[in-house]
Amino acid sequence: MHGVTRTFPSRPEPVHALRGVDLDVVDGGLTAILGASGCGKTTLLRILAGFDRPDSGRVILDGRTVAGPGVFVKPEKRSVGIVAQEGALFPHLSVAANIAYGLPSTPLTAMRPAERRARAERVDEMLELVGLPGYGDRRPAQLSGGQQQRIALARALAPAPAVILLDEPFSALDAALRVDLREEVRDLLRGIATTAVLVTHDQNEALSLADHVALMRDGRVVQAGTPQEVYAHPADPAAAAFLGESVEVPCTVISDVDGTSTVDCPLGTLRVPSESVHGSTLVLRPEQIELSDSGTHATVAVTRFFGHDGLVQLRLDDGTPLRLRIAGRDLPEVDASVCVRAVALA
Ligand SMILES: Nc1ncnc2c1ncn2[C@@H]1O[C@H](COP(=O)(O)OP(=O)(O)OP(=O)(O)O)[C@@H](O)[C@H]1O
Repeated sequence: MHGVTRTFPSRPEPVHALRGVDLDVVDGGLTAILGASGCGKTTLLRILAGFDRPDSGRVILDGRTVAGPGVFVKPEKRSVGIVAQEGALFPHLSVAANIAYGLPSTPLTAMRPAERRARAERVDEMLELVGLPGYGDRRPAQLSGGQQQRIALARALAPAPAVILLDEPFSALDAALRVDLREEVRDLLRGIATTAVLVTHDQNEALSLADHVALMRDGRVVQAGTPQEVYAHPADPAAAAFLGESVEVPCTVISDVDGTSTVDCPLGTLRVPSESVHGSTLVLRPEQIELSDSGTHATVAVTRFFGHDGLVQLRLDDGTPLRLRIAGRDLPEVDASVCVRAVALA
């Protein structure tokens, strides 16, 4: 999509939900739209699906303009499949009928046996794909939350859409199931090379699932790239903080050559990628700071144990606060005197 804007008339002021969004979705890959609540993710997804119209700009799906000046293609003509937050299956229909719902058909009464057979085969194929063969006769209420989401995915994929839109599809599931199901869905979508767009406010979900992440803020895409790129080279300190834990350290830039800056900061003189310097602030990740035998003196202020690892909050002798991650079994005592250094920078 190019230059897409959408403003909602509202009191006391209109809401500029999208302020000129440019977004390229990777063909055959999974693109995550990541952003805080209210940044415009749902509005963007609704415009992609055709449930809403942009005020200006252009939406191109599979090489065809579906919304733009003088053009508006209805949702059912866009070849788009949608999985909502909570499956939104039809409760009165069987699982099989839910999956078959989006398949093109003649009225049921006029359906020929060959068409009936083809539909039933497609339903079975979809049930197989989402790992629920034999579940066709059940009602949605007889399925767990995770199973319902898999059926919703099967229903969205059944007509072989050009693009599948996933609107926070795992948010209603409990933590363990969420992780399992999202891995499953990623593998499944990769397996059939479907172009997919996932809306989420969960950075772990976006970074672990997507081939491409578009970070939105206040109606704009502020950064887009692979998960590795956006995590390692966030566009600004706010992007860094949203994409994971970040540590901001005051710094003075001494030199800046070929994308590498030399900076003076409380951790010493460091060579760092220039993208990690934002004015007089150096943005690091907690895993780029470690306890060491020598280096900058600090005092342990707070520790948090998370099992597999732990978080240590420190205060350097000059008062600068720092955070680092460490194996849970190695957590130091609060008030301990330690040394820290920065690692794995430029
Ligand atoms: N129909 C509407 N009328 C007025 N304002 C709206 C309408 N739909 C959305 N908005 C506003 O537009 C902004 C963007 O909303 P949107 O739902 O796209 O955000 P979001 O990123 O999906 O948020 P969430 O993660 O909470 O769902 C918000 O300020 C919201 O209040």
